[in-house]
Amino acid sequence: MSLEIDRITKTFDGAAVLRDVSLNVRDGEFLALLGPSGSGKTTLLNLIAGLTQPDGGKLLLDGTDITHKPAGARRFGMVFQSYALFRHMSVADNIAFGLRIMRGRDRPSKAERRTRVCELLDLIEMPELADRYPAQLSGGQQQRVAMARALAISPRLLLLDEPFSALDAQVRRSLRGSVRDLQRKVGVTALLVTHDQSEAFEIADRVAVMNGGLIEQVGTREELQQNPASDFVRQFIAAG
Ligand SMILES: Nc1ncnc2c1ncn2[C@@H]1O[C@H](COP(=O)(O)OP(=O)(O)OP(=O)(O)O)[C@@H](O)[C@H]1O
Repeated sequence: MSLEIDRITKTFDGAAVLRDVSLNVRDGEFLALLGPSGSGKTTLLNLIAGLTQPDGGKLLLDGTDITHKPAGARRFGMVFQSYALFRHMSVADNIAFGLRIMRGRDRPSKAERRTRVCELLDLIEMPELADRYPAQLSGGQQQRVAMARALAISPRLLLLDEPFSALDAQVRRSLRGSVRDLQRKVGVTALLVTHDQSEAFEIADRVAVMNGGLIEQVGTREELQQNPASDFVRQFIAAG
């Protein structure tokens, strides 16, 4: 699925948080939104998720306008800091959650759900941990389960907001590779919010650098390093 963000604006309490943001995310691409605190990254991701409504502009998913589609109807997978695992549910039940709450014809049968959970446990390389509870997992394992939960519904878009921020540096580094591999294997279009430049460059195909509610530049690591489009991008990349 491709996502077109078309001249999105958002104001909070009279302050412009997103100013005419336009960006195209290609089918199957992993794109990172990188920028300092307060630059509008999370607001943009929340808008894409449908958790916040824009004041102006449009969101198009494969050409279809989804700007006002309710969050629950978008079928996006989310791994957000605030979206921790359900502590009272086993790993398998956490992963199956999105499938269990599906409505009508889309809802897989119990047997189908069990098969899907097994596939996902294999995918995150934790086949033996289905019956554990979140408290019995390491932080890195919990994040892999969160990824599996997000992927269970075969999401049309995968949204990740600082998914590694609660983890220590070593675990963060090892998870970057597995998130990237999972996204490739599944082929889902993905967006990652981060303020960590090395994380953005390691995981993403392209990086959108945000500053003050604007996208200053979108490009690969080489493009941003060799041809920064503004002083901000040059300094931000050099400082990272
Ligand atoms: N619900 C809200 N009400 C009022 N202001 C908000 C709200 N959400 C975000 N803001 C403001 O919008 C600006 C952008 O915030 P946002 O969280 O999008 O930035 P960010 O780049 O994700 O930063 P961080 O990396 O610190 O999360 C900030 O100035 C923030 O205070």
